[in-house]
Amino acid sequence: MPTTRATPGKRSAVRTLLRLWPYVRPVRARLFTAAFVAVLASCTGLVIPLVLKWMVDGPVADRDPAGVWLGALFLLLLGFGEALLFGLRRWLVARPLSHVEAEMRADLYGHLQRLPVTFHDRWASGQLLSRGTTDLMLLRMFLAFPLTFLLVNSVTILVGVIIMLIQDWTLGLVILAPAVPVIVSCLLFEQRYSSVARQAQDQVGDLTTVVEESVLGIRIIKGFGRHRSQARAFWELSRTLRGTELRKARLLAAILSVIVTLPEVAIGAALVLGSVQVADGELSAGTLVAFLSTALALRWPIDSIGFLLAMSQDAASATERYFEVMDETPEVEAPSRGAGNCAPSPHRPAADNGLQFHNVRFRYPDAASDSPPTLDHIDLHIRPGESMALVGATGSGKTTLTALVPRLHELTSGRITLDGEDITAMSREELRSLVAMAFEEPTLFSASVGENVLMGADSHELDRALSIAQADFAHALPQGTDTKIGEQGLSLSGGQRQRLALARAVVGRPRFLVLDDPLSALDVHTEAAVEAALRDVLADTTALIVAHRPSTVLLADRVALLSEGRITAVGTHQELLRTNAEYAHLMSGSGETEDAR
Ligand SMILES: Nc1ncnc2c1ncn2[C@@H]1O[C@H](COP(=O)(O)OP(=O)(O)OP(=O)(O)O)[C@@H](O)[C@H]1O
Repeated sequence: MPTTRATPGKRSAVRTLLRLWPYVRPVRARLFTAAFVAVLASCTGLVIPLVLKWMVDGPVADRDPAGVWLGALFLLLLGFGEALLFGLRRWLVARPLSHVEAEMRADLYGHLQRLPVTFHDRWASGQLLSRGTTDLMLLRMFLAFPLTFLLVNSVTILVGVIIMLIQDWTLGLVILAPAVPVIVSCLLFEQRYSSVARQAQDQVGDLTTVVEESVLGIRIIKGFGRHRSQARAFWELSRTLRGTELRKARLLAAILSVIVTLPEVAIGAALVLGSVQVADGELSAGTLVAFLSTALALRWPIDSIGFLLAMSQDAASATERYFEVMDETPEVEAPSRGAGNCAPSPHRPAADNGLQFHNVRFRYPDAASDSPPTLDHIDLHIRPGESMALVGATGSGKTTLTALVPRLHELTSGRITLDGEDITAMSREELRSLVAMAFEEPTLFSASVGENVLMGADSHELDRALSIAQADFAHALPQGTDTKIGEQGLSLSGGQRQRLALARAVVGRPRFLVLDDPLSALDVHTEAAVEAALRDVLADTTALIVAHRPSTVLLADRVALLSEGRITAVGTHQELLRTNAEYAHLMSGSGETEDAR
């Protein structure tokens, strides 16, 4: 399964994180207020050493108990105010940030729905899942904590340093001495950590893919006794991820050791120097107490910088991964016909000339550029009300051809028209209302049988559709058509799932029907019953039906033979049987296993 990897090269974390602004903009007032409140809280903490200085040089030196109590009361009030302000900050950010996360997740989901099938072919599902879950959680945590505290701690450190320089500039310079090595170490850390953070998030995506595949493919894994090899694959990935997380931890430990050790050494040096100055009478004991208390108050803001930078880098990688998906171009939507009216326009039967392929060529976007196109020179006309069977060896391009009609893929060149109207000129909604489809591999959702069949259509149509598809078994389920079916419809048999998917295709009485071998899992009797019922539907529907068996071919008025991506013959079943050796060979049954490519 392909995965999406970090694009090599340097990225600016700030520039990447700035892309979050459109989401943060609506809650900016609360965020700025929260940041201001946090700065206020932090600076309140810095007043404490000044009160201490006043106490030591004043009431303590003068042996004035009333002054000491007053100072203690001040300290209590300051501590209480600081705690209250930090609590207020938390309250201010909690609600708006969960809103930002929900908005981003909704946008990602909406965008994924609009991205073309080729995008989903290319991207591993785990990579998309991890972007929509863990990455967005990282972003919420970044906005709640590091974003504010990088600012708050910078202001606190600046104010604290100014206070210390004012107290005693020589001691202040001693404290400032480690600033240069700390800043250089932080820059180096940022560079190294950013690529490891990205690697770890990609590996989480890979791991999610393996878990998802293991759960969805549990029958195959158990049936083929592959649980050991699957567990090995999982273990390998999880070991790689563990290695990457350990590298992150090592980098963090290295920066923390620099960030914690150098300032501690500087505080120690200032303590020795300050004590000498107090002994020499050049400095008051209160000033030294205030100086050291301020330095100690700055310990947490400085120590936390390592974590905050690491979390910011994690968030920058998460933002980058999020926008990699959001920057993908969605399917091109035809301009809406009526201004502001997105309802499907009434179908125009004026031209009324069925489904036509005009010199269609198609190459998968991810196919090698020198490889021949999957489909070429396709000229096919299915008249109104006619049903055309599409026959061809495996790999000849039948599924690809049918997928072009509902625009699951975009043509490389040529045109497809429905009653004379180019499908690219229609809105997706209009196209979906005209064309219904059923595939050989039926996909059902974790919803009721009725919801799976109706998919938004009028509920009055349900019984008729179930009856055409010979899916009346649905009425005998425990809660009838309200019975919930498991994820992917796995609690139903293959044939039952196919019949529900067929019922879904015919439920809206579509004008155009595209069926990709939808009866393959049915026994001959059920198939005959479905075909008899389908014949009535097909009488006024223009249909393209991929068929492998003569019984399905007989449903159709005419047959088109697809050979190596080209239509090589069109005629009735009998005509082609007589005149075309390849067709006769395919219909004899022996050709079904042959690969045309
Ligand atoms: N997403 C894809 N990207 C690149 N090539 C693809 C993709 N899907 C299918 N193909 C290739 O296109 C060719 C036609 O495939 P297609 O599924 O349309 O054949 P088919 O006639 O429906 O086969 P079958 O009868 O086995 O279902 C094959 O060579 C296949 O490998």
